Amino acid sequence: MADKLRVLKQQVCCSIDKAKDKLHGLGDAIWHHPELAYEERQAHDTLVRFFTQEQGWTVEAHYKLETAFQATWGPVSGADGESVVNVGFLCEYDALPAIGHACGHNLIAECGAAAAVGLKAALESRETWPVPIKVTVLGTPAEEDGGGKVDLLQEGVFEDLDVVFMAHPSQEDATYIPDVAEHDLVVKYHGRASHASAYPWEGVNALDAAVLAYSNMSVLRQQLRPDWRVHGIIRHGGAKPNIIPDYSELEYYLRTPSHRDLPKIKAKAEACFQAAALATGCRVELLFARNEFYEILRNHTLEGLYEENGKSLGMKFITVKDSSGSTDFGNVTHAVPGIHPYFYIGSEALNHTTEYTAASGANEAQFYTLRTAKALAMTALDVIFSPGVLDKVKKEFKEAKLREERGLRLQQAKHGEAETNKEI
Ligand SMILES: NCCCC(=O)N[C@@H](CCCN)C(=O)O
Repeated sequence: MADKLRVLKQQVCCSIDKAKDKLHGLGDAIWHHPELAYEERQAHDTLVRFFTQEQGWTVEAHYKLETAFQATWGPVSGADGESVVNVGFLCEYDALPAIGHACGHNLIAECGAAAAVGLKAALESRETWPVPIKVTVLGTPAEEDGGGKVDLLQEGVFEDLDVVFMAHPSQEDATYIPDVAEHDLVVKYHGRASHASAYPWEGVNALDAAVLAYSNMSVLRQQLRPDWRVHGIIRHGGAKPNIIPDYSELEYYLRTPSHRDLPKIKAKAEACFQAAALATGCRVELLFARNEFYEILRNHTLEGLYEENGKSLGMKFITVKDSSGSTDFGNVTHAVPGIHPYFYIGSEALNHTTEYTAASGANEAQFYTLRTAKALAMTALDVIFSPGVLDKVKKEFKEAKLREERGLRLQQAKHGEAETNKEI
């Protein structure tokens, strides 16, 4: 089996290399036309066209969300009731406002498509497999704002998948970076306009409320645990110095390593925003995003296989302990075993900078993106062809879920106690 698996892995690499110009074309088209969350119409169309033109894929455009899609290859069900192993690859493709593809989601899309194409080609080179296999590619919009994967989870889109893979551009190759839980909100202050010099006492200054809110949050930061994060911007702060602003708006991201702690950080932040309203006499509206992002639930079995495959292709992995940003793939890992490794793209530039935008559009990123796609598809082959691996992956997932749920129950019990004490 080891030899057959080696040959299949070589097939993956050859097929991806063969398709490299077409795959580069995908990433390039998306990079040249950056689109914001839920508005990725051209990226959606580009990927849908690609899978429609590739042989053997069944494509559903506008799948559950306007800019999501699904492409599948393989049997709808196994013969004689035999269960199908369904392997998923995800493509993200949203960009950031003002700075385009500064997080390299064009490369995520290319990498997901490449891995799927490579795996399909390797599978097609064999007449029999240990189990019927299905490959599913999901185009998942709005990672930077909103959380399209959470919407798709609620639509049941991930229910049939056995394992799920994607990879994210970074400064290094790492099988895991501690992505944390996050909840975002918009804060609106409503005041009253007035002439700022002639009769300022008639006004209620909404910008003052925003500034106080910003300061309250900055002061709060000192009392937060070192791995908790709060950061925000003032989106509207008035029109002219001689008009007391009757409206201001802030946007804040609140993050904790576990989603179980989000209620705590939200309560602290709410107090900061309410206090600014009280001090200035403004009315405040707190509009929390409909989706929370969860931390990644790790699967060490999948991570280990990915690392082995990556190393065989020349990747040098580092271990990252510091908490990072967040991803809606975190929520996916609470429903399906999966990995979200990070990959070097040939540049030291940092994500969310214009330098990274340049790097994610540069030719140099191509080698690293396709190498990552190869390692993902090779890992999928391990899951399919190595006896016992899928069972091990699923067992680890179940145990991690149980630990997670037990932790939640423990926290709820503690919280109940605290509430009771308060009442006494
Ligand atoms: N490790 C970073 C993952 C990608 C990223 O930067 N995601 C955004 C998501 C923001 C959603 N509001 C982030 O700021 O972490």
